[in-house]
Amino acid sequence: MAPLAWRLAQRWCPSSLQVISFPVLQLHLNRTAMRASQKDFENAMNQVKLLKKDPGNEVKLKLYALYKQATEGPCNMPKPGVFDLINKAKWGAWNALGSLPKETARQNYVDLVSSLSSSLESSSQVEPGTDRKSTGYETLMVTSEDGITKIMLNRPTKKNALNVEMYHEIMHALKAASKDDSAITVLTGNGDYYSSGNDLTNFTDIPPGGVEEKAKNGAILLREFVGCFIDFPKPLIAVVNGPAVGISVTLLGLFDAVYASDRATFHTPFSHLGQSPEGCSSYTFPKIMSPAKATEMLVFGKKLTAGEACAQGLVTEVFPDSTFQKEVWTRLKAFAKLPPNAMRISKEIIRNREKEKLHAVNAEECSVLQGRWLSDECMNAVVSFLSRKSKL
Ligand SMILES: CCCCCCCCCCC/C=C/C(=O)SCCNC(=O)CCNC(=O)[C@H](O)C(C)(C)COP(=O)(O)OP(=O)(O)OC[C@H]1O[C@@H](n2cnc3c(N)ncnc32)[C@H](O)[C@@H]1OP(=O)(O)O
Repeated sequence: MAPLAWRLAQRWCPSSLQVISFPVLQLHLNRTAMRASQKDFENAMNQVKLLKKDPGNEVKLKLYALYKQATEGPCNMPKPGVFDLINKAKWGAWNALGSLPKETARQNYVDLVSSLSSSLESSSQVEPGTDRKSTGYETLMVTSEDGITKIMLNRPTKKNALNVEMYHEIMHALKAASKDDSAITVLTGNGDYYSSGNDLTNFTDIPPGGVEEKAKNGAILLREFVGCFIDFPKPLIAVVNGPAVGISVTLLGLFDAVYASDRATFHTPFSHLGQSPEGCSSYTFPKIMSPAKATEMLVFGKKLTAGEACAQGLVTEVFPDSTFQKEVWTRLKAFAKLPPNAMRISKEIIRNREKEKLHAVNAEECSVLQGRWLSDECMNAVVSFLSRKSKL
């Protein structure tokens, strides 16, 4: 078993800064023993952890060397062996500082970090000890607080329809959430809708390769997108704040819990759109709610109320809209305090034996949809929506 400090270092420090992660941690652990004059030094080290961009190995070596010199004085370690390249580079950088006084090394470290912070973009939204907010997303708001990473669909004026950028951003946010410190991850919507499903304007931008190429790329994107939900390792919870349509409904079968406002509705109008089910719903829905009930939704496009979706097992619990946010977040905060590894392992044991099957279903659904997107039935439905002749 690795020493506790090292395991903590691996967990707390950005991987891009691994070269310097261990000394940074050591200083954290020794914090209480530091003199007030070291406050700037400590702040500088916190600042290093907030750098969004990797400053490069040369700078990381300089930081490492200055840190060692500032805290331990001149290098008196034996030179690492010729094949131990990383430690040899670190040793070389430290050794090159010769007899530089500790105070000067500390000052140089602070100056170097300060110059990096102004030249490299730093994640200024991350304030130590407070919530982390992730900007840089065009279509999402991602926050991390109280052990919960919240991914909020953020195109309220379009009823949170999923455009191509949003598919990519959700995948990115899920991958980040799977590796962050949070215990659980939540998907929700901003505004009055949870999501109106696939953005139908996704069908309009036809590449030089024509509609066939568009459909092929769409199927590849969809398969990868749904795959991220199948493989997500932590408890994944949907907070369905309003109506949900299409893919935002089908994916719910891959969530670990679904909490809904009584204002929410669940609608999968695939036949109306000349399309077919995705999100593994052709497999999960019949299992969750019986084949006949799944057929009503997925084939005949029956829209369910939140109460009906709960009775069918698709929704875990329904709350009055007036108290929805308060009640749900209170509950989620309590869940997020549970031991994260136990939750992760329990999810794994519930879900893992289905994973292979789900990936196979996903692949088949995407392949069928690829054909559907080229059909007249689908084209006509999309044209109809875009020309505003009909709404669902
Ligand atoms: C070859 C293709 C490659 C694609 C790339 C990959 C795709 C993967 C695809 C996965 C398969 C997914 C399938 C589905 O999700 S099917 C479901 C699709 N969704 C719909 O059909 C809903 C359509 N929208 C509506 O029926 C209504 O808008 C709605 C009932 C949701 C709300 O009606 P309301 O009257 O309250 O509000 P508005 O219609 O005025 O909407 C406000 C604005 O939002 C725009 N909007 C809403 N939903 C969508 C949407 N799904 N796509 C695009 N735009 C949407 C609406 O147009 C309004 O915009 P404007 O204010 O600019 O007019």
